[in-house]
Formats: sequence, structure tokens, C-alpha cells
Amino acid sequence: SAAAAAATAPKRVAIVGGGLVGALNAVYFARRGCNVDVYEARDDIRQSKTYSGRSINLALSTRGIQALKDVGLDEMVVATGIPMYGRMIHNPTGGKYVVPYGKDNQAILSVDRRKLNELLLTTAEKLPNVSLHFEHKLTEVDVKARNLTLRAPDRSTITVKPDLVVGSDGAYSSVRRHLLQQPRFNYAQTYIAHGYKELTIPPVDGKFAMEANYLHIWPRHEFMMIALPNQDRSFTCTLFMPFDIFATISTPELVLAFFRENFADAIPLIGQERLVSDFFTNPTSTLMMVKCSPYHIDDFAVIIGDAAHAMVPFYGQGMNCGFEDCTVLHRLLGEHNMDLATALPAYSKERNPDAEAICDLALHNYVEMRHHVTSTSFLLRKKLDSLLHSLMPNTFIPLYTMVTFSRIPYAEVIERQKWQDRVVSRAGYLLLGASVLGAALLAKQRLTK
Ligand SMILES: Cc1cc2nc3c(=O)[nH]c(=O)nc-3n(C[C@H](O)[C@H](O)[C@H](O)COP(=O)(O)OP(=O)(O)OC[C@H]3O[C@@H](n4cnc5c(N)ncnc54)[C@H](O)[C@@H]3O)c2cc1C
Ligand SMILES: COc1ccc2c(c1)CN(c1nc(C(=O)N(C)c3cc(Cl)c(F)cc3C(=O)O)c(Cl)s1)C2
Repeated sequence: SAAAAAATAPKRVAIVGGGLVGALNAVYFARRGCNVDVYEARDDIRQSKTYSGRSINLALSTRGIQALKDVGLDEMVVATGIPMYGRMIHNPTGGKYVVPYGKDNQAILSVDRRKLNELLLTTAEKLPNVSLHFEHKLTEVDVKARNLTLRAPDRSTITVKPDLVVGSDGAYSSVRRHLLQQPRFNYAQTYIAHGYKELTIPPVDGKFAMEANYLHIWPRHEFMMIALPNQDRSFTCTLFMPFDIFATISTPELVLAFFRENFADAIPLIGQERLVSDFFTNPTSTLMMVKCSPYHIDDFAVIIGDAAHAMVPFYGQGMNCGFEDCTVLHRLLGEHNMDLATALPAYSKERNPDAEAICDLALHNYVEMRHHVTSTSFLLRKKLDSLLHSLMPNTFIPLYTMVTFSRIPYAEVIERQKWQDRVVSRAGYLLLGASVLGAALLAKQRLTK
């Protein structure tokens, strides 16, 4: 009942981490009538003059859009996003071709990370019961006393006593570090051998230097580069490559030789000087996967987003999954009348298998990409996918379509994919059997004529 919900509803919610997921979650809780305090370690990105310059973009798709729709923000975000209707594959000889995402202009959206974070923070801040506290870094979570210790901007420490703590403090989460100290808390982290570096393709005379509405990919086995379009008509490129190959590219000549060898068509697009300067200015960052369970402690703390499930980016689902965490958490809070003692365990139980499924799918894509994804194999696999989908539209849905263009729970996507693989391989054998039988009968008929 509403009264019961009001009785058990968390009055004060502390959200640790005001990144993409934390900021969205603040909007969800505020709309529920809770008092929300967001504690963010960094300064207010909306005020900081030092614009890092690099506009980082992300692919927003169905799951993330639905989470924004739950709080009435989807139209605003979709309006600023740039639709990508397919992949534009760049092969080693400079040729390129499109592999569409689906029929009738199905698209994913390239959105600016910083602008999205600013929009979510500003939306949260406008709601009456939300306070944002920047340069507040969580240092302690005392589960028994149910309080948090944070370092304030003036380096003093403050202690707060919320009814609920939500850890959305990213892959290196401090809230999670305190969950780790609890009995029966499982944790695993895996760094992959690849790192990534961002580069920029600037506009040419104010226009996009390549086709704007595509996710550009240069698949090259051991490494790859992708490029997503930005509002300012530039592209942000992400070069994924093993650290031990990055280590061999140590001089401007070696950068240019490497790009001539592997990404020749990108050199004039980026520009030789900019390529060399960006390559040595921008960091080579690490990529890791984090799995842990459960996601909660008692009726006091829960973790969401990368804090709960950091994944390698080879499906473009990290933010989409973190946004979907908010959708699931708030559905369960509603179903449990805001009773945290039952809603939080229900959240861990439902969300962990799905989050770990997408972590596995993304890692599998990373392995696949290293061995099988060249420009020709990428095309062939997608052509087979679309052929099977057209033959059996309700039986065969390509894996990337279930992940990116549906809200089928990630764990169910894997089960369905296994089933589809069986059906397809059986259908394949039947087809093979039938054609061999057919050929034999034809041959026999000819012989008896
Ligand atoms: C190269 C790359 C490409 C990607 N591409 C995509 C994509 O195309 N689509 C997609 O959906 N996802 C993508 N992702 C994943 C996406 O970036 C993350 O999943 C998403 O940013 C997670 O959001 P979050 O809010 O959980 O964590 P974060 O964005 O990391 O935010 C955590 C926040 O918590 C703060 N914080 C940390 N510690 C503390 C503390 N102790 N106290 C207070 N505050 C703290 C941090 O300052 C930060 O603001 C990509 C990731 C990478 C690395
Ligand atoms: C900003 O940094 C990044 C980094 C990686 C990604 C994104 C943004 C967005 N990503 C998407 N991946 C898929 C997908 O399903 N697959 C199988 C793909 C996987 C890879 Cl690795 C790829 F290069 C293309 C596709 C593809 O099909 O286009 C989408 Cl659909 S969107 C990966």
C-alpha cells in the first residue's frame, strides 16, 4: 500500500559517484520522492573551464534509451545523438562498404559522454529534493553504524547517515571495496592484453570528413580502430591494440609507418601532424572486466553500473547496461513497496546473471574480433545472419540484434543464441543431407534413363 511504501521508503539516499549511471539514478530516486545526495569525487564538469578537448562519444541503444524514457529524458538525448545506420567497414586496401544494422533504418546513436553527463546532473539538480556535492570523495562505508565518511573539498572529512547507499562509483569503486570485506562476497577482475587510445578526425571545411551516419570500423585481426561521429562534425577514433604492440610504436616515424601499413586511408583524415601529436599526447588506457556478487548488503547498500559489472567495450553496452540497472532496480523497488530488505536481494538475484552474461558476450566479442573479424569475415558473418533472419524471422534473430536492438534479458539472449545455433546447425545438416540425397537421386535417375 502507499502508506506501507511511505513507511519503509528510504528517506535519505546517498548516491556515490555522479557519472552517467549515478546521475541517472539520482533522477529516478528524486522522482520517487526520496531526498537524494550525490557525492562526486571530481569537480563539477559543468563548471570546469579546462575542457579536456577530447570529446568522447558512446553508442546509446535500446536498453539505454528505455531507461532515459522511464524518466522522460529519451527525446532530449535522442535529439542530440547522431544515428548510425550501420557499420562502415574499411578494408586494408582502402575500400569500404556498409553493413546495415537492420531493415528500415534501424540505428544506434552516437552521443557525447560529457554532454549526456551534464544533462543528467542538471536534470537531477533541478528536482527539489536533490543536492549535488562535487569534490566529495567517499573514503569509508561503516555497515554496522550505517554511515559514510567522505573527504570534502577543504580536505576535511564529513560523516553522513543515509537510509540507503547506492554505489555508482565506476570500475574502481570504493563502495564495492567495502562490500568486499563482507562475508560471502564474490569478486573477480580481469585485465585484457589490449589497451586503447583515442584519436580525432577533424571536420574538413566544417563538414564531416567521412560518412556521418555510420560506425566506422577498421578490423585488422590483432587490432582494430573504430570511429563514431560527434555533433561538431569531428569523429572520435578509438584504436584498440595489445599493449606490447603499442610499446613498439615509440617514434613519430614508427607511428606513420604503422598507420601506412594498417590504416592508410585514415592518415589523411586524421592528418599526419595531428596523428603523431595525438598518439603521444593521449593516454593508452587499460581495459578490464569486473564481476562480483551479491550487489547489495542487507537493506543498506547496493552497487550499480561499472561498480557492479565493468565490461570490455566490444559490444558498446557498458553504459546501456548500467542505465538498464536503474530500470530494473526501480521496477523492483516498486514491486517491493520500497522495502529495501526484500528489494535489494531481489535486485542482486535478478541483475547479476544478466550483467555477467553481457560481460561474457563482450569478452567473447573481443576474442572473436582478434581471430575472426577481418573486413571480409565481418561481412560474410553479417550476410549469413541477415539471410537466416529473413528465412526464419521469428526463430533466428542475430546475436547483435538481441543485444543492441532488444530488451531481452542478456542471460536469455545467450540461452536463445545457443538454441538458435543448434537449430541452424541442424537445419544446415538437414539442408546438406537433403542436397546430397537429391543429387544422388538425380544421378540415379540419369543412370537408369
Ligand atoms: C573505450 C570505451 C568505450 C566505451 N564505449 C561504450 C559505448 O559505446 N556504449 C556504452 O554503452 N558504453 C560504453 N563504454 C562503457 C561506459 O563508458 C561505462 O559503462 C559507463 O561510463 C559506466 O558508467 P558509471 O556511471 O557506472 O561509471 P563511471 O562513468 O566510471 O562514473 C563513476 C563516477 O564515480 C566517481 N567516483 C569514483 N570513485 C569515487 C569515490 N570514491 N567517491 C565519489 N565519487 C567517485 C567518478 O569520478 C565518476 O564520476 C565504453 C567504455 C570504454 C572504456
Ligand atoms: C566508443 O567506443 C566504442 C567501442 C566499441 C564499440 C562501440 C563504441 C560500439 N560498439 C558496438 N558494437 C556493436 C556490436 O554488436 N558488435 C558486434 C560490434 C562490435 C565491435 Cl568491437 C565493433 F567494432 C562493431 C560492432 C558492430 O556490430 O557494429 C554494436 Cl551494434 S555497437 C562496439
